[in-house]
Amino acid sequence: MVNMSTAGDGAVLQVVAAPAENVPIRQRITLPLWSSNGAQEPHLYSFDALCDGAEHLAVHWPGPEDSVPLVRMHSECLTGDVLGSARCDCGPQLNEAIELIRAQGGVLLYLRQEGRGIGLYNKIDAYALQEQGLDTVDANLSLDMPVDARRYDAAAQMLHSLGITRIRLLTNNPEKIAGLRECGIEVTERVPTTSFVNADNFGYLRTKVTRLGHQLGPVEAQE
Ligand SMILES: Nc1nc2c(ncn2[C@@H]2O[C@H](COP(=O)(O)OP(=O)(O)OP(=O)(O)O)[C@@H](O)[C@H]2O)c(=O)[nH]1
Ligand SMILES: [Zn+2]
Repeated sequence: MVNMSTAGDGAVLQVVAAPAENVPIRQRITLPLWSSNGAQEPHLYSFDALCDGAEHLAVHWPGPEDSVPLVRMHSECLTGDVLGSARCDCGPQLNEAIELIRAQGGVLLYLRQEGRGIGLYNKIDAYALQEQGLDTVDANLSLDMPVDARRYDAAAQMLHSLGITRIRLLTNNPEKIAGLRECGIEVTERVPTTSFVNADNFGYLRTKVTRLGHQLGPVEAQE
């Protein structure tokens, strides 16, 4: 969106982020989970024509009418989410998010942004460079990739489509909050995720704090 405003005697062009609009919901199904144990089963949503063209998913556990829904925007990490890799904290963060959202009501947005948006094979290339001593930031830069290629406008579209514009966000990454707010989502509270530290991901988590501005609790080396 481009706004024209005048300052002094000249016209000033101001580029502001457009509030994300809703898109059509393509399908809504109920998803029984192995871990549900008789608890409420969530609804799984797909969407038509999200602005970044990706096939993101929303998983919704309805909560009390008067509560602000808890939302997790989880960036895809096949190695962590599926294989249980200990090089990062994604797997336990995803499990924690599902438990909390199921208990409190809210939405898991599973965003297809593997490798902070550079893709799976590029992430594995970056891992190989990290085995040679580069940190997660310099590894991306050595591959001529952006440090973080993610955007959150499609996530905002999904929330708008579900009629949810006021949320509590489960994250340690301030950029996610800023990205949603630019697209018209009111984030009333940041809910921190647990710091899942181990011997293999210690350096990665420390770099997230020192170079990427993430707000983790103390990252202590683990034996
Ligand atoms: N390029 C790259 N991506 C990585 C690396 N390790 C994890 N990822 C990806 O990073 C994404 C998760 O980002 P993180 O920086 O761990 O956390 P975040 O999502 O920004 O923040 P939180 O909401 O606090 O979890 C996932 O898409 C992972 O696949 C790495 O070394 N290099
Ligand atoms: Zn991961």
